[in-house]
Amino acid sequence: MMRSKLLSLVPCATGPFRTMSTTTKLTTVEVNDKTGIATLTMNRPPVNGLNLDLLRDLRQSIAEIEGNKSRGLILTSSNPTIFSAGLDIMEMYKPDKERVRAFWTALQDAWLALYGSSVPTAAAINGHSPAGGCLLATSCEYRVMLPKFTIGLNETKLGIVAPMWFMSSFLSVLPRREAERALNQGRMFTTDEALQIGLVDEAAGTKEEALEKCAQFIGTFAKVNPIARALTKQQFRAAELEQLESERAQDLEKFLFFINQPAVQKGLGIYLESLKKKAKN
Ligand SMILES: CCCCC/C=C/C(=O)SCCNC(=O)CCNC(=O)[C@H](O)C(C)(C)COP(=O)(O)OP(=O)(O)OC[C@H]1O[C@@H](n2cnc3c(N)ncnc32)[C@H](O)[C@@H]1OP(=O)(O)O
Repeated sequence: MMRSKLLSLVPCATGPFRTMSTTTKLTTVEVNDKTGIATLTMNRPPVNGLNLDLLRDLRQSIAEIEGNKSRGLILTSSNPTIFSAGLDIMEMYKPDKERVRAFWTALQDAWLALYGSSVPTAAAINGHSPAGGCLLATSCEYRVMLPKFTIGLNETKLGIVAPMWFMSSFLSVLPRREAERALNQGRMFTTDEALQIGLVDEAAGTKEEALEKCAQFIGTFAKVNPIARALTKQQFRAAELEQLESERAQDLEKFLFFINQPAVQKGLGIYLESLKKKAKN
């Protein structure tokens, strides 16, 4: 994919920084050359639905951030009310055989890249963050969320089941008892509830403040040896990463089998219809 590179002067909370910016259609990477922190922005209207292209783009951008020696990665959205609506249901509803395989593989790749990223990661959750959106946020090491939005793994409410590695990300943030109950209920948490339970680390009034708080979190590693930090993170996350790495093929087949069940297709169709009806009203 062609990428345009540009250098620009952008205003920032603490002064004008020269920022290296890389843009694709669906994500933007901006590296603040004073802090060395990269902001990775999802930009797929209308709701940042995670389709094949956005997932591939995300993975490519994460690799680029690791490659350009950024000091950290902040994940956010260009949409003022939606961080990500989760997986694009259109990829799973009446799917094309080849594309749906590529889609799930791209999701596995994106998760492995983000959860296993060697750089410190934080999510500035500037909008609703259901299901796959929550997966991305909980794959990061720190979360700052704006008020009056919701976050959670609501899969059971759609009649689908979150795979084990979705649960792993959730479990890396919440105690098992809380995680199990929330997943079984398909519970979406408000910002206040998420803060109370520890699903997010901080609340912020504006996106700028959220980005600043994420940058402050990443700044806490400034005096830590980066190799020791990266290896420590890797060891903490190794079991979950290795589990998916070693079971990728089975995970894909399991997904395909499940998604192709008539009852699951029917449920997704009804859910999509309800979303569309709601959007019209
Ligand atoms: C078997 C394996 C399981 C794998 C695990 C699955 C993980 C997932 O991520 S499944 C997806 C779960 N996501 C959701 O349940 C979120 C659904 N969306 C919403 O709740 C809302 O759209 C919102 C809160 C994210 C935003 O609300 P709002 O700003 O009011 O926007 P609209 O609801 O009007 O939506 C605009 C437009 O976008 C379509 N849309 C929304 N979400 C999705 C989606 N996840 N996939 C595909 N399309 C989506 C919605 O239908 C509207 O479309 P149009 O009517 O064509 O404008």
